[in-house]
Amino acid sequence: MEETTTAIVMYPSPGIGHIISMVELAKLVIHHHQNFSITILLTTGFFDNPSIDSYINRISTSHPSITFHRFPTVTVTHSDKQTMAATAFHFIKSNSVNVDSKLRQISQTAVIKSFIIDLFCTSAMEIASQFGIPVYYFFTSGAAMLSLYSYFPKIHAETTVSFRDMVGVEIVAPGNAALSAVLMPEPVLDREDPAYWEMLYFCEHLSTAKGVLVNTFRELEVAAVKAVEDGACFPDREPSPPPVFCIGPLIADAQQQEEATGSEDCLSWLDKQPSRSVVYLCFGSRGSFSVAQLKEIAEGLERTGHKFLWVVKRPIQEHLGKNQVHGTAGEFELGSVLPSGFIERTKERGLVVRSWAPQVEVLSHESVGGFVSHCGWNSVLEGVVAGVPMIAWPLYAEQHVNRNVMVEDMKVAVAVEQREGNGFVSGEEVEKKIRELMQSERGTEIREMSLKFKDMARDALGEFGSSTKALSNLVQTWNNN
Ligand SMILES: O=c1ccn([C@@H]2O[C@H](COP(=O)(O)OP(=O)(O)O[C@H]3O[C@H](CO)[C@@H](O)[C@H](O)[C@H]3O)[C@@H](O)[C@H]2O)c(=O)[nH]1
Repeated sequence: MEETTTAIVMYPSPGIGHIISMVELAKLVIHHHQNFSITILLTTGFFDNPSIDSYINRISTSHPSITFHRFPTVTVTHSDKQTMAATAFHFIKSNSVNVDSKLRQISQTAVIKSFIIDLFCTSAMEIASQFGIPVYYFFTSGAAMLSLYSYFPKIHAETTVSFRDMVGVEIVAPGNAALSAVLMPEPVLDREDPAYWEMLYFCEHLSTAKGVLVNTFRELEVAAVKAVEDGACFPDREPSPPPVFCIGPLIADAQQQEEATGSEDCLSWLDKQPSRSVVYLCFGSRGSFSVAQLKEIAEGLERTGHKFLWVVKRPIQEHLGKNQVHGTAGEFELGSVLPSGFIERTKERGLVVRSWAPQVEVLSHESVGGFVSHCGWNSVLEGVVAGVPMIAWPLYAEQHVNRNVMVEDMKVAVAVEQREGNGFVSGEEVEKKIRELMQSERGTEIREMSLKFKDMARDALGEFGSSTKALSNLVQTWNNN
C-alpha cells in the first residue's frame, strides 16, 4: 500500500528576521522528526532581501526535506499617506490567492498536518481552515510580546483613545512589566492607521489557533510564559486557551547566515583582540540612524576608550520622517556619515563595518564582551545564547517590550536613556552605559546572569530540555490527528 506523505507548510511574513527563525523551526522539526516533508512559502515583492536566493540554496542543499516555494511577484505601491505596516499587511493579503492554490496543490498528494503561520500572515488562516488544515502560529518574538498582543483586544475594548495619545498612561499585560502606552508596538499606536485594525484582527485570532509556538524557552521568561500558558492573556478563551509551545531559542545558524563583503575582516580583526574586550554595536537588519545620531554614538565610543566593532547602515534622512523603511539598501561611504577623522583616530581599537556583520559568529567570538542592540528578538536570543551582556537601545516595532524583558525580567541588559518623542540618545549616555556594562560592578552582575542564561538556553534544547519536550508534545499532537 502506498504510504501517505505527511506535510507541514510554513508561511513566514516577509523580512529576513521572520524568515530565518521560521527556517530554523523547520530544521528543528526535521532534526527530531524525520517523517515530515516541509514546504516554506515565501512572498516576493516587499521587504525582499538581496541574499534570499543564496540563503534558500544553502538550506535546500543542507536540508533536502525542506522545500521552498516562492510566490510570483506581487506589486503594491507604498504611499506616504499610509504607514509601512499598512502597506506590508496589504501586500501579505494580496498573496492570499497564491496561498490558496499552493495549499490546494499540496493537499492533493499529502496530508497537511499543520499550517504554521506568522502573526502577520493571519489572512491565510481562513484559507487553510476551509481545507480543514489545522493552523498554528509561530510567534517570532518572545512570550512577553505574545501576552501583550493576546491581551490587546481587551485593552482595545476598554478605551476609544489611540495609544499614541495616552501620554503618561501605562499598559500592563499579564506577565509583562508596565509599558508606557506611547511605546506600544508601532502598528497599534494609532487608530487612524489601517494597520491598527489589521493588528486587532490578527491578535483576536491568536486564541483561535490550534496552538501557538513561541521562539523562547520557559526558563528565560518565567512570568510571561506562565501568563501565556495559563491563559491569563487570552481573556476571551478562559478557561481553555490555545496550547502554547515554547520551543526556542531558535537562532540563525552561523554557517548559513548571510555572507557580506568584509565578514572575514570582522572575524580576523576580532581574533586579534583580548578576551571580552570588544563592544559590538549592531541594530538588526533594518536599524538605521540619522547622521546626527551616528555622530553622538561615535563621540560616545571615542570617549569610552573601549574597543568596539560597529555596524553602520546607510543613514535615514530625517526630512522623510518616520515613514521611511529603516536600513534602506544602497551604497554609501562610511567616511561621509561619521564625524571627520573618527575612523582614523580610533583605528587602533575600533572597526566600523558598513551595513552587515556575521552577527552570530561575532557574538560567539571570545573577544566580544558587550552587545549594544536594538532589541530585535532574534538579536536578543543570539545575545542570550552567546552569554553576552547587552545594552538595550530599542528603535521600532515591539522592541520597547523586549527592552523591558531584557532589563527587568532577564536582567541581562542595561537600557540607554532615550529622549522622549524621537528616541535620540546623547553621546554622554552612550559613554555612560558602555562604561557601566564593561567596567562596573553592575556590569559584572549582568555578565554573570548572561552566562547563566547561556547554559539554560543550551539545556532547554538538550535531550531532556524544556523546549525539546515542548516540540515532542507538539509533534505528538500532529501525529495523533
Ligand atoms: O549586521 C547584521 C545585522 C543583522 N544580522 C542578523 O539579522 C537578524 C536580525 O533579526 P532581529 O534582531 O530580530 O531584528 P530585525 O531584523 O529588526 O527583526 C524584526 O523581526 C523581529 C522578530 O519578529 C522583531 O523582534 C524585530 O523587532 C523586527 O524588527 C539576526 O539574526 C542578526 O543576527 C546580522 O547577521 N548582521
